[in-house]
Amino acid sequence: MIVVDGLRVEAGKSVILDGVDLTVPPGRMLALVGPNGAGKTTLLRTIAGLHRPSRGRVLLEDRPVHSLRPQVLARRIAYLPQDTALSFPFTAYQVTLMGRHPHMGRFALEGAADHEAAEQAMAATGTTRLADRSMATLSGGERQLVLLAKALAQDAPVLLADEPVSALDLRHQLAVLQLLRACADAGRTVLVVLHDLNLAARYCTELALLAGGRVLAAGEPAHVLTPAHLHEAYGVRAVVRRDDVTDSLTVTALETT
Ligand SMILES: Nc1ncnc2c1ncn2[C@@H]1O[C@H](COP(=O)(O)OP(=O)(O)OP(=O)(O)O)[C@@H](O)[C@H]1O
Repeated sequence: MIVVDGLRVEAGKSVILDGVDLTVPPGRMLALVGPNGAGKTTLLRTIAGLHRPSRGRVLLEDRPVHSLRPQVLARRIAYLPQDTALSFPFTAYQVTLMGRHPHMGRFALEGAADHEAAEQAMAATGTTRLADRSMATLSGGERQLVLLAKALAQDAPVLLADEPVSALDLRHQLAVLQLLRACADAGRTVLVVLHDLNLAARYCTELALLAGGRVLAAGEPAHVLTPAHLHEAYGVRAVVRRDDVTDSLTVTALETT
């Protein structure tokens, strides 16, 4: 269970998040949506313990994340960052196996269970064929999938993913969201930043719409994705309909306002 309580995050003189409250129980998949610069990445990084709030707190099973030792935190929270452009001098398999480090002793080598977890994570993300390739030679989408494999191999009860489908083709977008949804259905807590509101409405149990560092609306897709909220958050005129085939909400943005 993740509880965000009265969170305020500042960087220099700027207030990036203010008064943010959010509760995500196990078994839920919540999408953080909102315009560029709304504070989605900052919120995810703060939940991951990477930013210190100036006010409020983030609780993980009733304990402030900032009070947890890094290795303990890494066993509880897997964080998949947005920026995958870094070139690692490692193979895809080595990077995936790094997801196991929080489970290993300080000077221990990876054991059979760690290799098995890494292999399973690569199979789940369809990256087994890339195992021996250097990360530096992979396409943006392939890198994104390998970093997801690393996060899955970490086998943490909380999974935070920042725009995990931004570089992916249609099939891989669905595959990754199905995989994240399966993680939630299996009891993990999943928070995912998505720009595609239609995918967010289809795969997530709830949404939180951020704008200007605050939560404008949170809850079921039907509560959050209203023309009025979309106008206020994005400055667009939009229509929201239910899709005949998927039975989920779809947003069509018509024009900027
Ligand atoms: N270290 C920093 N110093 C000053 N401003 C910052 C810092 N980090 C982030 N910001 C600002 O905070 C705001 C929120 O940034 P953040 O990356 O969280 O937004 P986002 O919602 O994830 O955006 P995007 O959809 O474009 O990825 C932005 O205006 C950004 O410029």
